[in-house]
Amino acid sequence: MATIMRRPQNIAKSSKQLLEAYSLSQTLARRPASLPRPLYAYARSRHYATQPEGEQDGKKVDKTGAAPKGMEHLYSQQSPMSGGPPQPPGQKPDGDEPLPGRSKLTKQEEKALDDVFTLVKKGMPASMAEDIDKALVRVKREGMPQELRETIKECSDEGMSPARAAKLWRLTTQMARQTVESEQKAAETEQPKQQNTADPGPGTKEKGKDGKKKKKESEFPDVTMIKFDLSNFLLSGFVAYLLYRLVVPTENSREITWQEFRNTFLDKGLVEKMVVINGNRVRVHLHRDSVASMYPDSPAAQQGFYYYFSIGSVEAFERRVEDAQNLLDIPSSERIPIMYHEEGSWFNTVLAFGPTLLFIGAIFYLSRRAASGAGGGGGGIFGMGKSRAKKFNHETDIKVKFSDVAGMDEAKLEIMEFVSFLKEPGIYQKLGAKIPRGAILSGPPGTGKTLLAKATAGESGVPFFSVSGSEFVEMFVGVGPSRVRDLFANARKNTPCIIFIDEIDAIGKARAKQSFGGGNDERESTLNQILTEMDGFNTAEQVVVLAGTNRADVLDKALMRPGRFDRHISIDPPTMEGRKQIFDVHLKKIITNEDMEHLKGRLASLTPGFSGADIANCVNEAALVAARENVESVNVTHFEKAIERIIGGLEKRSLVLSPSEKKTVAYHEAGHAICGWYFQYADPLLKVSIIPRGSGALGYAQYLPAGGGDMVLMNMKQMMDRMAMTLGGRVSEELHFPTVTSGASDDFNKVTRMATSMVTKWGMSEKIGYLYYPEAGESSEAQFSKPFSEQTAQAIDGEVRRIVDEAYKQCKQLLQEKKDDLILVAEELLKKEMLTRDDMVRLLGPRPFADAGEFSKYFGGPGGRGTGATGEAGGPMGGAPKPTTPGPNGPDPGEGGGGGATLPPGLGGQGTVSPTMYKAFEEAFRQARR
Ligand SMILES: Nc1ncnc2c1ncn2[C@@H]1O[C@H](COP(=O)(O)OP(=O)(O)OP(=O)(O)O)[C@@H](O)[C@H]1O
Repeated sequence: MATIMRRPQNIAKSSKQLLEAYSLSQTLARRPASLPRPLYAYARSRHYATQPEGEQDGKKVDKTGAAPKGMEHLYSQQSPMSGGPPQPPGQKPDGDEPLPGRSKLTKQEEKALDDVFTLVKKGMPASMAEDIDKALVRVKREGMPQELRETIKECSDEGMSPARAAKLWRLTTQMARQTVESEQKAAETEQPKQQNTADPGPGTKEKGKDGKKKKKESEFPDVTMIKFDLSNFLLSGFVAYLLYRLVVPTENSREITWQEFRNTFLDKGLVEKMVVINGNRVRVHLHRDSVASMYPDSPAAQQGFYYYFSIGSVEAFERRVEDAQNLLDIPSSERIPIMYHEEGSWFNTVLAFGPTLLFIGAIFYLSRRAASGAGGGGGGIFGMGKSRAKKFNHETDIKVKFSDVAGMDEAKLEIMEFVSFLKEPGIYQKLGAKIPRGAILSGPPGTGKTLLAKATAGESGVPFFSVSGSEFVEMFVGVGPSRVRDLFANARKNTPCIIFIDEIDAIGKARAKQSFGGGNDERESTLNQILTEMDGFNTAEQVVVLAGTNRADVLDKALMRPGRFDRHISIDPPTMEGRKQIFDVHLKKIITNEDMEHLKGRLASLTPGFSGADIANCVNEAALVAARENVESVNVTHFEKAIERIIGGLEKRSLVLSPSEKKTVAYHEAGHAICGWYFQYADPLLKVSIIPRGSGALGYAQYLPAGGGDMVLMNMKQMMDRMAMTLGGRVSEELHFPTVTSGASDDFNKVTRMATSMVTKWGMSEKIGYLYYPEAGESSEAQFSKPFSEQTAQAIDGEVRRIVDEAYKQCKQLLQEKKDDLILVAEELLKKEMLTRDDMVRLLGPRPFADAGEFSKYFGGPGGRGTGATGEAGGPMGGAPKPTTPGPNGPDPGEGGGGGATLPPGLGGQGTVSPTMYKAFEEAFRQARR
């Protein structure tokens, strides 16, 4: 089809074929015969007419062979379009003179013609419309054919009818075809001339080549090129069909009786032939010209219209026709031919189903396009089962190296082994070692699991297939397993290679013991397929499967067994040193004149709990802040603003507090700050502000983690100090205002959770002893029933209350002692809206306890470095002092420490990694952000 469409006779032809095939070949237009009809046919049609011979409609019929009046052109040797002797192609009359037989257009005619051509162009593809335009220009230049002129005139005089519309359509498309054909011929005749004039001398190979090329081009001149595009084709087909239905809204056949047939047509000699269809219907073919002259308004005069009548049996019908013709005295040589035809109604069926077929075709085509556009494995609906994994080529796409991954040395070491498996498998194989099949990288979000996998691919220099677990799951059953098969099949073709399945928990969750309603069947069969595929590797196939997840604890045991994901690599949030290294990697990308060593240390101190992704974001945010200020390089203040923004959210200066609210917030914050300053194990203040931030926090404070860094354990003293500090806000309100506000609810939440954990998990209550009671949701047993008796519940309540009361007493005692200091700090805060550690040192003198750990290096000494320096932190009111560290299983130590999540105690700690620890970290950071 494409070839046909590209063929020279191009558009006009295709437009004709297309349009006529779908519509106009069947139109009702009274189409003049393109070949002269044998004159006797005309004469014969009169011969049996009921009117006297030689007379029709009262007029004499010219028997000499001349055509009846008004139909002369039907019998001329010329095309109905030509209107005169044919013009040799390419030969035009001089100037703007019309061709012989044509006349120049009047202004009115030109306008009418424009309208007609515009109508015809509607719905046509652009390329076809162009040729219609050319035809229009040509008509304007060479004059209008007589037939077109008459039709236009008829339309304007008598109005548009379907037959006239069809005729206009036919004439215009025919003209377009002629225009294109003559242009093509002209181009062909031009070509030899050019070739002749070209210098054929020796050494002109180039020219010869050129000539050849040109000739080739001329065989398919531009104008005749149709860009065959399925969407164009479908569209034009659809438009043509609609036009057809529009133009031919009525029937194209009608049932009549034998009597009607006989009286109206047979007796008058109008019948050309009869076709017996399927032995039970007869289609009557009439001499249309004669019918048109006799019954101008009859639909039978229109092309494609037929009368039918039904017959009982063919024999009876033949007998009847025989009798009728005998009666009419028709000589046997001129008897009406009868043909027999077996016909399925395929055409009508196709026509009836046309729109549906087109619609389905369009959907199919669009779905194919959508699928290939989405980069899917091609094949539309049928490509569903193809894997969506993206393949990266190590030479071009993966530039990440291990040096870009900072602060996870153990994980790197572990995974580097995979690189050497892929690079030099021989070393291992010759000792009989099996190459591990895969590794699970687990850890909190943003800790660099994907980055590490990419670095592995970058270092090993092998293809890397990256896919997300959720991409296996579709709404269609069976797609998941088939994508897994396809992925592994692709991988096997590209060995050695690495497959990385991110977020594998989307498909790798532990299979349920019994599934209700089968909702998880698809996921489970996908998982089963992965298990099978991983078993299916033979050890010589160097395909390594890495998988990333935040929830290693929920993965199916079968995934983790040796022989599948052999290695389990935990990636923890970075420690102080790790954060320094990550800052080092990311700081290289921006311009800063700060002392790098000091900057890294300071930023790492300010960002406990930050993951690699947070650090990358922080550095980028700092660069954005600097760019907003239009400065040449990023300095420490920009970084601190970025950290504030990440932890506390945007400052909400638009939220204006009333003076009394502002005072309450200031005293509340000052309460926390004084506690942090004077309790040895609480977190000293870094920065406090009473500018509302983020969602609902009316103040914001940041504290340095008291433990001096990445604390893994917390003792009881630290906990009591923290709880007392967390209550500092409310106690301060009680001491300085006649009433208290709702701003401390989050503080109470933290304190209660921490005290509860002390009692139920950490064995810090003598009354309850060394027991561990899981929280609801922590284990399936604790989900629906409490794991302790009513009596124990009461005892727990009593102990929690006692601990909180103790913390309250401790806090109240301090704040009463330091009442003056508190007022000093609160008033200063009210005045300046923001206080830093330097302000605290100025107002209260140096903190009575030395800063632990590395912090003193970056913030130590009165005044510390830099002014605005350090952090900020949790605001009161809206949500109390910002969190700090969460306890292992949830309770977080209260206290200030905004950004600073210190590490939880308990947990059997030792800094080892465990899923619970992740949760604690996660929780700490989540809260810090809240
Ligand atoms: N150790 C690191 N060193 C350098 N950059 C890091 C590190 N960890 C994370 N990043 C930065 O954080 C971005 C996100 O990390 P990545 O996508 O690897 O996290 P992830 O652990 O896979 O997260 P998720 O579990 O949400 O998929 C990286 O593109 C990188 O810029």
